[in-house]
Formats: sequence, C-alpha cells, structure tokens
Amino acid sequence: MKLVADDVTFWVRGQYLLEGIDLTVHPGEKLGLIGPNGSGKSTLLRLLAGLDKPKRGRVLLNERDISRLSRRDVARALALVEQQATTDARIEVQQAVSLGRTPFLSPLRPWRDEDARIVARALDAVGMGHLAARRWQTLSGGERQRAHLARALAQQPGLLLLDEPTNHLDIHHQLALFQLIEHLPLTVVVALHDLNQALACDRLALLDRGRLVAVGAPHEVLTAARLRQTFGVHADILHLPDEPLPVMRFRQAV
Ligand SMILES: Nc1ncnc2c1ncn2[C@@H]1O[C@H](COP(=O)(O)OP(=O)(O)OP(=O)(O)O)[C@@H](O)[C@H]1O
Repeated sequence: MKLVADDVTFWVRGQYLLEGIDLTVHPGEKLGLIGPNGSGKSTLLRLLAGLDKPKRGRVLLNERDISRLSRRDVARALALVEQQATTDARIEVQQAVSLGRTPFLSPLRPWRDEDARIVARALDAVGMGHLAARRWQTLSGGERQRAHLARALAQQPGLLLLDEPTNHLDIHHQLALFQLIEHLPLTVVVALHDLNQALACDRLALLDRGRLVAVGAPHEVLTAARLRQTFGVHADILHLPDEPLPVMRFRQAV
C-alpha cells in the first residue's frame, strides 16, 4: 500500500499546524514519525488517514486522492489507532475488536465464522486473548491500548497508522508490540517519542513546528546536531559492540 502526501498543508483559525508536507510512504516499510510535542505528528496522521482534509495539497492512497474515496473504502485499506481513542465503555473487549470487521460487513455479507477467527487472532497477536470477555471499562490503560491495536489488526489493513502506540505500555509490552509491528506484512507509519525505538524503523520523518525537516535512514536523521536543534537535548549516539543498532544516551536539556 503506497501513501503519498503532496504539499499537505493544514491550518486552524489562521494558524498553520502543517505546511508543505511532501512524503512518500513505500509499500511494506515501517516509517517512524518523530518530532517534539506539538510539532504536528497527530495532525499529520489524521490527514494521512483521511479523517481531516488538507487545506492545501492532497493525500494519495495507491495513487487515488483519499478525499474522493468513501469512508468504507478507506477503512478497508487503512487503520488508524489514535492516541486518545475512545470506545463505548459498556461493551466487551471482543465486541470492541469486532468493530474492526465493520467495513467488510453488509446485508449481502453478514458476519461469518471467518470474522470471529480474524478477531480472535488479532486479540492473540497483542496478548489480549484471555481478556476477550472483559468489560471495556475494567481494562487498564495499557490493555486498552493493546485492544485498540487489535481492532485495527482485525480490519486487516494494508496500511497501519499508529499514534504513540506504546505510551501506556510496560517495557515488556512495548518490546512485544515493536516485534509485532516489525513482522507485520503491512506498511506502517508510527508516531513515536521514544527515539531509541525509532532507530528500529526503516526510515524516519522528522517534524519541527509543522514542517518536515528531515526524512531518511534513522542514523541520518537522528544526529547529535539535530537532537540539539530540534529536540533541545544534548545526546551521545553510542555504537555498542555486537549491537546492530546504536543507542542514544540523553545527557541534558539545552
Ligand atoms: N483544533 C486545533 N486548534 C488549534 N490548534 C490545534 C488544534 N489541533 C492541534 N492544534 C495545535 O497544533 C499543534 C500540533 O498538534 P499535534 O497534536 O499534531 O502535535 P504532536 O506532534 O502530535 O504533539 P505531541 O507529541 O504532544 O502529541 C499543537 O501546537 C496543537 O496545540
């Protein structure tokens, strides 16, 4: 699934939140979206998902303008897990995840056993199978986050857009989620704050005050100079023997 942002620009009440974003997400890649608080990551993800429409420019999903596609067609192609996703608290986890199948159902295509199997597999993939019958409102923050991801997986999208998917997760579940994402045969765009996690992405796109200031391999984007300029931190980038990825050590705020 190929996604292109072409001069994507968005403003609210005269204030630019994003300006002139040109970005191509290649089929199958894991692209990390990074940037300081308020740099526009969530805004860009909503535009890439077709939930908001650019004020200027356009988003192309497999060469087609996403604003011209029906919600149902978009939902069959991509899934977005937002940072503050809400869910009807009265339903059970399994029902919530089953909503991921909605874009595929119709009077001519009712719910089938196959849908139930897809939902069960999605719950198992995020380690939530044992909580399928639990009421949503009884879940912890991290369990909710994993259940939201399960709902997105149940959509069987070609493209997964994730907004800080690990911010409520303990370290085990953070690593498990990253291992899961790495091995999914999907295109993934993931907004992240943990820059050490970001190093594991195929490419990174760095936002700074609504502009895309760098796109490329993680080690090209996350240099000590850029960490200082954009994130306002002094950092060392350490290359450990026998470790494929470098590690960032943050020393102090500028
Ligand atoms: N509806 C709105 N009206 C005015 N300003 C908005 C609106 N929505 C977002 N913003 C502002 O746009 C900027 C970008 O917000 P956004 O949530 O996209 O940033 P972010 O990079 O995801 O931040 P964070 O890392 O804190 O989650 C912020 O300064 C935010 O306050």
